[in-house]
Amino acid sequence: MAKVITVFNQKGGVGKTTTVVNLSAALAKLKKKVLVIDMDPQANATSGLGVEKDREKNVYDLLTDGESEVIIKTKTKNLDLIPSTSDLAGIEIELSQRESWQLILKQNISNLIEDYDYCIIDSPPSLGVLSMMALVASDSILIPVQSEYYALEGVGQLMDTITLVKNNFNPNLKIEGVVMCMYDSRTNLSVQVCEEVKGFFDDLVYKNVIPRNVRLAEAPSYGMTIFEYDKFSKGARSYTKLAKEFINRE
Ligand SMILES: Nc1ncnc2c1ncn2[C@@H]1O[C@H](COP(=O)(O)OP(=O)(O)OP(=O)(O)O)[C@@H](O)[C@H]1O
Ligand SMILES: [Mg+2]
Repeated sequence: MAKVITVFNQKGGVGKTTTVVNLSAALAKLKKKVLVIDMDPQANATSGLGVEKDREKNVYDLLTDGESEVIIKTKTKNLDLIPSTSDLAGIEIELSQRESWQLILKQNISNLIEDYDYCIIDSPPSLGVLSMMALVASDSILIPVQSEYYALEGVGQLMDTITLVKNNFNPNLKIEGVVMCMYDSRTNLSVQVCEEVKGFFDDLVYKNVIPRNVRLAEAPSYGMTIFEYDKFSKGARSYTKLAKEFINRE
């Protein structure tokens, strides 16, 4: 049975999707079987993995009808995807009418994830219905933090959400780890922000940080992971190191 991990931070643009795509690809390269679920109507993880969004069967059908034929293979061996669609944006109203909607994702993936080592969920930058379902379905949450001013803004709210999910639906939800993204070792700011984040999350913060690297920003526009786009880049190396640290922590 796969370990389910949601990559979450309700702040936008901090590196969630970049981490979902490239950490998953790095784990797949290390011979782990990985399923990515794209729970964001922006569908950036879907397109970043080279899959067109709005495919006929997608995460919307999984959530609304329990459709099980939703998994597709990506170009990367050992890495599969449940793609997203912009229709997902309207699902909140539809599902929130249902009883126990919080459990829908957990219930509908339980038979699909058996053969995987990890199921990694990308989430939208909000604390809505989609993120809630993802957290309820998860064993743990991986928090990317951007190495910028206000990095910890909203973390209080994030911790409150984790407590809410634990108290009501998922008592075993853990914080898997905190990853510093877009880190620039040449600036004092990145170093300071990292210290501040360690002050809050202590040794949950991964030792391996993800540097700001233009190749990581370019790869998604070609529908490629960093390993397809430029496997010798700093970005590729950093996600491989993070994947090894991630595996070793367990
Ligand atoms: N390490 C990095 N180096 C350079 N650019 C990066 C890096 N990580 C992410 N980016 C770029 O920063 C932007 C935001 O990253 P990303 O889409 O991963 O964030 P997000 O948290 O998923 O955003 P959203 O909240 O909108 O879903 C993207 O343009 C991405 O290519
Ligand atoms: Mg994203």
